[in-house]
Amino acid sequence: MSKIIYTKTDEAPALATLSFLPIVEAFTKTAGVEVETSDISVAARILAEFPEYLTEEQRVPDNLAELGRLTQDPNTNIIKLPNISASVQQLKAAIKELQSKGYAIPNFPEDPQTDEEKELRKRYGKSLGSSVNPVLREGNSDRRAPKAVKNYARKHPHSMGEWKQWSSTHVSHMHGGDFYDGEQSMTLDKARTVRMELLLDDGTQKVLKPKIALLDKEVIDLMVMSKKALLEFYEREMEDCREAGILFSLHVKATMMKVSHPIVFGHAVRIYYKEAFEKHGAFFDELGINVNNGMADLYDKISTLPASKREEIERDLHACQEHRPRLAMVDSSKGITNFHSPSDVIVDASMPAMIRSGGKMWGADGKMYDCKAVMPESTFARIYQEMINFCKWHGNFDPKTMGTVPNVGLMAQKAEEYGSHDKTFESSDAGIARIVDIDTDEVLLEKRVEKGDIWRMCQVKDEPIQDWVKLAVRRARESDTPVIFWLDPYRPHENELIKKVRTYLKDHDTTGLHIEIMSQVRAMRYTLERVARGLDTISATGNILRDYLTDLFPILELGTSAKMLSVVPLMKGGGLFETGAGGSAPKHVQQLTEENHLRWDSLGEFLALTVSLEHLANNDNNAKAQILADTLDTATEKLLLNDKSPSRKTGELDNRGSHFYLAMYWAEELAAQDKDSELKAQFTPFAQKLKENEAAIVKELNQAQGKPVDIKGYYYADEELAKKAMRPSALFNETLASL
Ligand SMILES: NC(=O)C1=CN([C@@H]2O[C@H](COP(=O)(O)OP(=O)(O)OC[C@H]3O[C@@H](n4cnc5c(N)ncnc54)[C@H](OP(=O)(O)O)[C@@H]3O)[C@@H](O)[C@H]2O)C=CC1
Ligand SMILES: O=C(O)CCC(=O)C(=O)O
Ligand SMILES: [Mg+2]
Repeated sequence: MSKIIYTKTDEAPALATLSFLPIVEAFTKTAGVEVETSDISVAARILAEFPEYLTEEQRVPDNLAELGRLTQDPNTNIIKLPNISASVQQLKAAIKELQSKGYAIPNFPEDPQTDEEKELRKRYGKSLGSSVNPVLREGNSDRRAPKAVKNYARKHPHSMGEWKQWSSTHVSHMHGGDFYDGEQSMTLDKARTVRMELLLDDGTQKVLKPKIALLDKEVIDLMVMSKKALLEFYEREMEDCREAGILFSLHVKATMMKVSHPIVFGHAVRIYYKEAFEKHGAFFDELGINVNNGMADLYDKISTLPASKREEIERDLHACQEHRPRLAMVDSSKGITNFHSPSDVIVDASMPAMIRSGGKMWGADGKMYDCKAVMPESTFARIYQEMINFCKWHGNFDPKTMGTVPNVGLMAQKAEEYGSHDKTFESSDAGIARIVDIDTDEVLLEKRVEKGDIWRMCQVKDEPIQDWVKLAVRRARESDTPVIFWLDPYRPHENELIKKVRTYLKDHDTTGLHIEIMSQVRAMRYTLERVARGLDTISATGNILRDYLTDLFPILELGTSAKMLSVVPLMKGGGLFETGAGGSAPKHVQQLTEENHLRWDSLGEFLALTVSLEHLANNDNNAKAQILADTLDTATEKLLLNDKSPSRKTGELDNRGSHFYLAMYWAEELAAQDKDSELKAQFTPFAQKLKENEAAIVKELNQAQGKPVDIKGYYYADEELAKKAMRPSALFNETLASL
C-alpha cells in the first residue's frame, strides 16, 4: 500500500488541515493510498521532549525524530505544512497553555543557574526557532510558481505600491567587522575530526565544541561579527535615520539564525534605549530581563513592579525615543514596534512586503513612511538595495507582465549558515577563535575575536553540492530556462563553491543550456532586467538566498509565497513536499476565533499533494495515483480560474469553502476522465451529488461565519472543537462520507 505522511503543524495551516485532510483521505483511498498524520506542532514537540513529567495517557511519540529517520528511506513521501519556529515568548506561551491543560511540564528556565536548569534549558532549546525544517530537509530545494498560478496572477494582479524615484527608503548594512568581512573558508583535503576552541590571550585553551566529524571535500568557514563594529554601526545608522526623518526597521532571521540573530537584535534595542539601559541595566539583569528576546520581555517583567518604579522606567525609555528615529511598527493599533520580538519581523517576508508596498512601512500613527531597512550582516543585504535601486529607476514591477524567478537552493544536510547554530558562540573573552584538527593538531582556520564578538563555523558537504548542481541542470533542461548561480567570487566560501560548480557541471550534458555564475548583485540586476521584460530566470543559490528569494519573487509576482510549489527531492530517493514557501500567518487564527472566517489559502497544499501523488505513482507504479494527480492539477487550475480561492472578508467564501470547490472540481475531473473506469464509476455519482448540493453547502459554510468561535487553545487547541469549527457543513460532511 502506498503511503503519504501528512504533517499536522500549527496556527492557520493546522486549522486548514482539519478541513482539507478528510477530503484528501476520501479521494486517495480510491487509489489505495493511505494517509498517515504526524503531529509536529510546537506543543507536540514539547510534550515529546518531557515524557517523564506526563501520565501514560498524556505521552506522545517523538514524531519529528521518526520523520527525520524516514527521510533516509527511499519510500518516504511526506507532505510538510508550515510550522511555527518559536521565539522564547511563543515557547513560554505554549508551555503555559499546556500546563493549564494539566500537562505538568516544567517551567522554561529563563536564566538557568543550576545544572538541572541548564539541562532543562537545553531540552527546551530543541523546540526553539527553526527546529523542524532542518531535520526534514535532507535534500535540496526546488521552488517555483506553477504555470497555472503564474497565469492566474497575470490575469488577476494583486495590488502593488508605487515606487517614487525620490523615495528615501534604503538598506543599511555593515561595511566592516561583520561576518562577511575577513571570512575564511577551505575545502577539506580528507575526512577530519575537528574541535572549535578559543585560545585566550593568557594562553588558556577553552574548548567550545570538542568534536565535529567532517567529510572529505566538505567546505568549512569561519566567520566573526565584531560587537564593537556592530554597536558603532547601530549608533551611526540610528542617527542617520533620525536626521533623514524616516522609520528605522531592523530585519533579521532570528528563527533560523537562532543563536546569532537574537544577539544582533538585542544590541540594537540596547543602543536605541542606551541611556535607559545605562541607568537601569543592573536592575534589568536582576529582573532577568533579556531584550535579545525583544522589548516584550522587558514590558512583561516590569509589569509587576510597583507603579512608581515602573513609571520611572517607562519615562526613561520614552526619553530615549525622543532623540532616536521613529520605529517601524508591526501593529500600530496595539503599539507593537519592530523591537517587540526578534521574530515579529522576519527578513525573508518583511523585506518583500516593504518593497511590494513601494518602500513603505507602518508608522505609529497608522500611516506608511519611507524607511531605513537595517540588516547588519552585509553578505546578502546588498541584493535588496539592488532591487530597490531598480524599483526607484524602473518603478514597481507589474504582476501582469513580469517574468518568473524559480529557485534551486543548496539546502541539504544543514548547509551553510542555516546549519550553524550549534557551532555559533558569543565570545566570553578575547582570544583566537580556532578550528583545529584533533588528530594532527593542525589549525585549519583561525581568527581574532574580542569579548562579545559572535563567531561561528559553517559547513556544506560535497554530496549536497553535487546534487544541487544536478538539480539546477535538470530544472534548466525541463523548463528551458537560463540558470544563474548567485555566487560571489570575493567571498571565500562562495569562491570554494564556484570551483565545485565548475567541476560538477562537467558531469552533465549542458549543451544548449544557458548557465552562468554571477556575484549576487550582478545576478540580481541581470535577473531584474529580464523580469521587467517578462523573461524567466532560475536562481541557483545557497541556503540563505534560497530562503530570501523564494519569498521575494513570489510576493512580488503572486502576492504571497503561499502559492509556490516547493519540492525537496530527498537525496536518498524519497520526497518531501512543502506546502508553499511562506509561514503560518498567525493573524489568520485571530480572524477565525473572532469571526469564524479563515482566510488562509491552501493552494500550496493542493500543489504539494499533486506532486506527492505523482511521486507515489512513479515510485509504486500506481496508475490510479497518477490519475488523481493529473485531475487534481486540472481541478486546481479550475479553482483559480473560477475564483474560488478564500476571500479576506468574513461572510464570503473562506478556506473551507475553497476546499469544497476543490473537492467538487476534482471529483468532476475524475468523473470526466476515461483512463480508469473504476475511478470514473466511483466519482461520477459523487460529483453529481456535490454539484446538486453546491448552493446548499456553500450557504452552510458561509452562514457559520460572523460570530466568535472558541477552540479552547492556540498551541494545543481542543481537537474536537477545532474539527467541528472547520467542518461546519453537515451536508458536505455526509456527502464526503458517502464516497
Ligand atoms: N516553512 C515553514 O515552516 C515556515 C514557517 N514560518 C513560520 O511562520 C510564522 C509566521 O511567519 P511570517 O513570516 O510572520 O508570516 P507568514 O508568511 O505566515 O504571513 C505573512 C502574510 O502573508 C500572507 N500569507 C501567508 N501565507 C498565506 C496563505 N497560505 N494564505 C493567505 N495569505 C497568506 C498573509 O497576509 P495577509 O495578512 O495579507 O492575509 C500573512 O499575514 C513564524 O513562526 C515563522 O517562523 C515562516 C516561513 C516558512
Ligand atoms: O524554518 C523556518 O523557520 C522558516 C523556513 C523558511 O522561511 C523557508 O524555508 O523559506
Ligand atoms: Mg522563507
